[in-house]
Amino acid sequence: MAVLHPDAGLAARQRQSQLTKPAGSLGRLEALACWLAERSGQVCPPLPQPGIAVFAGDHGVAADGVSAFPSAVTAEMVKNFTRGGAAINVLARAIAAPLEVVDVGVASPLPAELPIVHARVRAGTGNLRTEAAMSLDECRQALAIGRASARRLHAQGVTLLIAGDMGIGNTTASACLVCAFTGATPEDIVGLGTGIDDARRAHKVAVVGEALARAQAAGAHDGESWLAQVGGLEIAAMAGLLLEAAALGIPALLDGFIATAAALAARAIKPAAADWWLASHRSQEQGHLRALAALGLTPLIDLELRLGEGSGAALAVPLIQMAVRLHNEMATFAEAGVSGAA
Ligand SMILES: O=C(O)c1ccc[n+]([C@@H]2O[C@H](COP(=O)([O-])O)[C@@H](O)[C@H]2O)c1
Ligand SMILES: Cc1cc2nc[nH]c2cc1C
Repeated sequence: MAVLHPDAGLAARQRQSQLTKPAGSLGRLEALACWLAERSGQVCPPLPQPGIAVFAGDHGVAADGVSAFPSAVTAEMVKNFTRGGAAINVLARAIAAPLEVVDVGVASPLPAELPIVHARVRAGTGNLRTEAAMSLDECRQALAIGRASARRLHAQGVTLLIAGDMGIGNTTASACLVCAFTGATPEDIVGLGTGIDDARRAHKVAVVGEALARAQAAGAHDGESWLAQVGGLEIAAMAGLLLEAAALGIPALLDGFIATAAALAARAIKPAAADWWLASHRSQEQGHLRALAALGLTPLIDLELRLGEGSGAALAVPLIQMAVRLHNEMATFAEAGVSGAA
């Protein structure tokens, strides 16, 4: 696990107090720059360079009618990612972020020549309502796939990692994980995902309740066993990316509800890793704020998104870069000859 640099954090806070603005007037951007200073070990941290891995996986529970869309959309969207037509492609181009797409567990066949990382552990999870989503060994494989993505992006010069997700049914798996790691009830956490109606949501609440009872009886007790019982292959890969970010000593930016569920699982596996994660946005998914609060995180923005793919995190990157540039490039009172507070 990479170490923090409290000395650089302290010096950054001192620098903030000397910049030509009333103390605190740049609000959370000030703390954000100091947070990055504490992690980079530099009072003026380098501009974060984002990189994105989108992990795709299918969910056996989708057969229970918990999503507004069929499982086939997962593979169809993977193809869309390779053609550059999805929201995350547009955003990745706009923030100049390398983007890799990883098949961790899509159910439908994908052509071998498709320019993605072919790392399918199995063709979709088991139905988490009635059986383990995956075995412990498959869960560990998926974690390792996410770690490998983090290392590949880091080797390309990336210093701010984003894990995106694509998986029809994955808000059901994520709701299970959030309940397991926070103690909240399914009624508190389950949301509308891709846009289900209230009747389907009531059914989804019941499915999550059944899954949690089954997993508990099956002995789920820690990060890996909960992930294996009620998680998803792409969610485990996202958790792996988050753990590797901390090991590499580079921050990771959480996207929405699925990324936050992955973060709760990753923290259960390695608590100190959570020091390296930031929340980007508040998703519309009902339980998201509660999941973030359990991690002690407050989102930077709320644009009423509910897309996934890493889209909310990508949108927050320019804000983070502005926080760093303000911190690094503003003049101090002494440099500018401006009088301090009376
Ligand atoms: O990131 C979020 O907060 C988010 C909220 C709702 C839906 N999604 C996306 O929608 C899909 C899951 O929705 P569902 O209804 O199939 O569970 C999956 O591909 C996610 O990326 C993502
Ligand atoms: C079209 C579509 C695109 C997505 N991107 C992430 N989740 C998604 C779900 C659907 C249905």
